[in-house]
Amino acid sequence: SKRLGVCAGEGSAWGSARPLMKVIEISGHGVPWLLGTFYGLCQSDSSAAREVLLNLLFALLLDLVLVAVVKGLVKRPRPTHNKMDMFVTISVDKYSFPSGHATRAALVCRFILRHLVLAVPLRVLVVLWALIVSISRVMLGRHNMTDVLFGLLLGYALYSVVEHCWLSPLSAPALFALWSH
Ligand SMILES: CC(C)=CCC/C(C)=C/CC/C(C)=C/CC/C(C)=C/COP(=O)(O)O
Repeated sequence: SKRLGVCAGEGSAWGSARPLMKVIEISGHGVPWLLGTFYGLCQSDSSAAREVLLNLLFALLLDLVLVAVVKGLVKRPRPTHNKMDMFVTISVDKYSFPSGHATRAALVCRFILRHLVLAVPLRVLVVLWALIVSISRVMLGRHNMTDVLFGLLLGYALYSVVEHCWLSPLSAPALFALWSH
């Protein structure tokens, strides 16, 4: 993993690509996803869109809690070559197992592919985005390969849990009443 950390610092082999990697990092960060989903939920007029967005918000929050619990239990330190200059972190983010970005990328990727009607090129782009976010974690020096691989598996499995516990106006009427205008 250390050898793959080619964007870990400005002086690294691919140091000039670090700013781009950090943009990719923000595209998979929890804050834009949570706030964007919350904003969409508040703005949405259609009940079908509200149902999807409410479940996406639930999935993102569940993911945040699960990753925090596993990080807190495993307590694997981040690679020594990582520079801790990440945008908004919580206390357990000093630990690296599993990668929260990889977990979210796999979860959001499955969610989008299942619930958004997209043309094939866009579907391919969504999968590529998830892969690039995941690979960039190792390139930035934030994670070891195993953190990212486990994160992807966890996010993939978490989507199945979300699908199983799908919130609907029938299963969670009080929650939906909050968002009906
Ligand atoms: C509930 C709503 C609508 C908003 C809450 C917004 C908010 C401030 C959430 C906190 C999100 C947060 C700080 C997530 C941490 C993301 C992060 C840095 C993960 C670490 O990723 P990793 O790949 O390095 O493990």
